[in-house]
Amino acid sequence: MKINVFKSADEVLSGLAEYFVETANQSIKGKGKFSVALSGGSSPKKLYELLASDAFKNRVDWNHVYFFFGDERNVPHTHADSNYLMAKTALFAPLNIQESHVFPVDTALSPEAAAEKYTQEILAFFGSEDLRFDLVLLGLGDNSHTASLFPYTPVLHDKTASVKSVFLQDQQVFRITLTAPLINKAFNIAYLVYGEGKAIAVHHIIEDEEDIDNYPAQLIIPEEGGDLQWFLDEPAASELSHKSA
Ligand SMILES: O=C1O[C@H](COP(=O)(O)O)[C@@H](O)[C@H](O)[C@H]1O
Repeated sequence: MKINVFKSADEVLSGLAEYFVETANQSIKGKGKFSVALSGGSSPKKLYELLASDAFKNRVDWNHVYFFFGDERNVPHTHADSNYLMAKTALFAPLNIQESHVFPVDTALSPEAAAEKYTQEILAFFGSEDLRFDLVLLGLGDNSHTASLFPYTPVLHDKTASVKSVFLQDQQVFRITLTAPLINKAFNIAYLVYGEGKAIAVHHIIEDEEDIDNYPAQLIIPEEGGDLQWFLDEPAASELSHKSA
């Protein structure tokens, strides 16, 4: 695991954009394509805008990039909470990404059916290749969730590399998420976390004893040969006793 700490949120975003470009170009050079599972929520929007900006847009051959989602809210693709809509607005539309390279979760179905369909789509995409995304981008909630792996939900104990629906009792909503075993197969996993509000969660995940039900992001441990990197700003790293690992 590598922990990259930057002075400001802008510097974290640039650091992760550089890492994205490097990882994408390595994959494209090696096997002609790059598969990435995007994170949702509020933090990554600025990253996607940066990747689509003049500073970065010509540094990757986007014709070889395939986009998936690490998690999705159970809402239509036109809904303000949709992770797909956020990525479409910030990244796919500005870069003119071809529709066949974007794999949204089919939220028109029931959450269970959407999760099963997404599992099948991912399996079909990888075919006979290893079921390993080249990059999974993750965020961290202040309650220590990542993707939609929320505290005390049954999906935390799912051992299959697949996609599952999750019911959040407190919000009375469903979400759809990659399971931890599927995320952990990725060649590269990168967390983007900035802001003081995340500092305690960052400390729990990186430095506390294992307590998966309370701190689900502790489940993210790449399989052999995988790389895990954290991209933090100083406020998010402020509760860490060791700033690098
Ligand atoms: O709900 C979600 O939360 C996490 C963190 O999101 P943020 O809004 O605090 O940046 C995110 O990683 C996940 O994909 C998202 O659906």
